[in-house]
Amino acid sequence: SQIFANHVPHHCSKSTAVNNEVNTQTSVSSSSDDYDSCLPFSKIPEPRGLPWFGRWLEYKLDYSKVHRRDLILKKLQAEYGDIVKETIAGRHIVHLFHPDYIKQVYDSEGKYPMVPPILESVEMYRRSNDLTPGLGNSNGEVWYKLRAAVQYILLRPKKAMDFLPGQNKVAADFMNRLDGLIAENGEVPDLNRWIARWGLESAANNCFDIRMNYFETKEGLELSNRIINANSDVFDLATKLYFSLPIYRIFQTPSLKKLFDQEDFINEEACKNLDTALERYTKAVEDGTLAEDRFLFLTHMLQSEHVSDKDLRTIILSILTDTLSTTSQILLNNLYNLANNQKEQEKAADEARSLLTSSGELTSAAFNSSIYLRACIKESFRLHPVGLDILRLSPCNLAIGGYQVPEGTYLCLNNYVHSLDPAIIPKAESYIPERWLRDSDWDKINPYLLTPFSLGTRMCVGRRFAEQELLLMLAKILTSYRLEWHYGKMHQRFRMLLIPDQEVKVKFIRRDG
Ligand code: HEM
Repeated sequence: SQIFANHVPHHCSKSTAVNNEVNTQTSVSSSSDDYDSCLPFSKIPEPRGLPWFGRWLEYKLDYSKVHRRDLILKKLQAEYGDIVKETIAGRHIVHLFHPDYIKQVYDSEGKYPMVPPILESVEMYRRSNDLTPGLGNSNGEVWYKLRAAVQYILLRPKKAMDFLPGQNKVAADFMNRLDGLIAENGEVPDLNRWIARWGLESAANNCFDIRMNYFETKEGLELSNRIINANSDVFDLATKLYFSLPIYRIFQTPSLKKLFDQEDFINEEACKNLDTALERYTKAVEDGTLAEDRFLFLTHMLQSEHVSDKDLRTIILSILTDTLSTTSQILLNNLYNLANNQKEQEKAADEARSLLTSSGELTSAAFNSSIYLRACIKESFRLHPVGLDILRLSPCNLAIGGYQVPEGTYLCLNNYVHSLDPAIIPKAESYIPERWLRDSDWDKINPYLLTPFSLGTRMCVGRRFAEQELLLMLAKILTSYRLEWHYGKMHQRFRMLLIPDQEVKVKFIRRDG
């Protein structure tokens, strides 16, 4: 398939490889001899199931098992150990639960970490519509060149900081809007959707340098609704397809068609906005009126020789939808956790006040100086992550936990289960941001245990944008409001990524009133 077409096999640089290169840099001590002496792939523990079908029927009969995949994974680890195989309709997945095993995979990645597409059906959509696959669906040299161009502007701290003034403006406007949305009981009806609208507005502003009024005008509200719904449908349908028989790979099933229709809509919207932005950009260049701080994203992308027009369209699509599926959901989780933990919330609010300027802005220096709020965000990631796993195709033959894991195996680096295990994390169920502070009393936590943005050269390219926007919004909300929670425990629902399984009915109490 096209996904693998760009695969440039590299020889594992660590001694886990079959080619037995000498390794001087890592403590991973397996070699080709180890690989040969390991138990074969077929012996990796796995739950019973029919050959090829595996657990397909189980998920089909009880879809709640898909929604609570976190519980399924926990059970798999408890029953079978830290390396477990799972088969779902022909897809053989190897789950790695132990941070040391996860480290082993990262350590053996070469220049081009290999991934399967996170949403296979979306990758199919792009392929059948002559779009480029995008960063997350590319591998090898093609991925590497595109990645270098995109990460230059998104991930380099100095460059990403240039977007902070725009992010501040969107956040300030959202805070004004929020005030009017709070009902008499202190809650914001439909908070999840309002937060999604903020995320979309901020992402569009980052890409196009224009305000879309997604949380302001009637048209903006309607349009953002349609985009949010379409993105939500894409994830629901992609999850349904992932757990179904792969007939959709042969012909367009109704679910795949619906997913394609929703992608068509999001894609058309993104392209329309890009074309308008390009017109304004070109005019500004021609008139000689392009200010240095305008159209930062487009200026860089258009100047990069490795970014084609098609690449640009896919990257923009990804920034818009990723913000909806990740940053917005993570902000909701943070509000929930802070509302549930008053003592910690007050400490965070104290820091928040010291971070913002008198006009309520977050400067780059203040962003860099935050300690406690960052720890809160990290702790919230531990309890309510954005995803359960990070996907990889094993870069070479690996000897993991005494088993042979051949090159190209579909791996789930699954640290979620251990990051909630009381044997590994003391008081695992409690929200304790302090555990992430330097020199805290807490034992050193394995650095491969909590990696919300992943690690290494393939780490989330939107990480800086997400961190800036999260910290900014949390600082602003905590400065203006005290948060309370009066409902039961919030869980998350799995749809390839995780979202709150309910309306986040945080109570907002004005601090100055
Ligand atoms: C809280 C927010 C976010 C979290 C926790 C998150 C997490 C992740 C993770 C775990 C990966 C997989 C990395 C790997 O395979 O090693 C990833 C990849 C990616 N993320 Fe994010 N993400 C977030 C927000 C964003 C945003 C806002 C954007 C867009 C601006 C974005 C764009 C991407 C892209 C394009 C990739 C693929 C990178 C590649 O394969 O080279 N993410 N993200």
